[in-house]
Amino acid sequence: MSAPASLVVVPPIRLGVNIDHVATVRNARGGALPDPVRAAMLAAAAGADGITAHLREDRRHVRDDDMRRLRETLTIPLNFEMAATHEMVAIAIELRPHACCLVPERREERTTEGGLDVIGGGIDLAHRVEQLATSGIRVSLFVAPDTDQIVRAADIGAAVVELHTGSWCDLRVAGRQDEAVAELERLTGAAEQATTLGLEVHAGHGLDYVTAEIMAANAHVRELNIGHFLVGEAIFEGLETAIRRMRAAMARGRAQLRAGKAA
Ligand SMILES: CC(=O)[C@@H](O)[C@H](O)COP(=O)(O)O
Ligand SMILES: NCC(=O)COP(=O)(O)O
Repeated sequence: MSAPASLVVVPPIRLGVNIDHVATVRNARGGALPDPVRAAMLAAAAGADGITAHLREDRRHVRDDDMRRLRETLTIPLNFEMAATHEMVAIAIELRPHACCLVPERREERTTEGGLDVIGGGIDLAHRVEQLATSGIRVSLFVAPDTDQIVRAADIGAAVVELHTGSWCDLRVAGRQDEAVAELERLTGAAEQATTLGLEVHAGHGLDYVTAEIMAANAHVRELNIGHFLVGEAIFEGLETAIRRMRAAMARGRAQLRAGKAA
């Protein structure tokens, strides 16, 4: 017999707003506007719990000065997304953001493809995780919902895994429902496994209002990082409205948990 809704303890869920693609628009003309830092401040005022920014090796969108200004300006946590390279570790240790999320990166990719190969990263990756963690930075690894990769993430001392929701979102958009259901089951299992290993569970990539609500109905998921969709919606409704609508969607997901109605 399930507990009455009033007794179900549901942990809060945070929204990290990724401002990469404000910088994409800025860079389209080579000028200073729109300023991604202004977007981050607006996002914070609209209810974002944190800001995520991805300093890519090719600096195609977020640039070093953006990350510095974000660090100097934000009063909410900064999640510095980066490849696990010597260059980026050095920048992160100098800036000391609240958190780093290590992501796979290939110059020729249009966006992040797949999760970090934690197992293949070997001792070098383990050493970089340790360097960041001993600098007081919370380390997250951006991984596919893969059991062995998640075990290895815990083994090398990551505090967080961020589950790559991109495949699931792409399958839904493509109308490949059966495969999407199977991928959601993988994500659900991975979230539970990661929790049992003592990892905090985040999720991100490709999320929109509908898929964010579904992710928020998973009690193991404590943070969603969302960017591209929000920046797109901001073109039509404004960033503040888009963020408020996203938070409402996440709240609906958590409400389903409380009511014992989550899938
Ligand atoms: C890791 C991830 O899914 C995103 O946070 C990442 O920033 C995507 O890269 P782009 O923002 O360059 O598309
Ligand atoms: N780590 C995921 C993220 O920060 C945003 O991804 P997206 O919403 O821009 O696809």
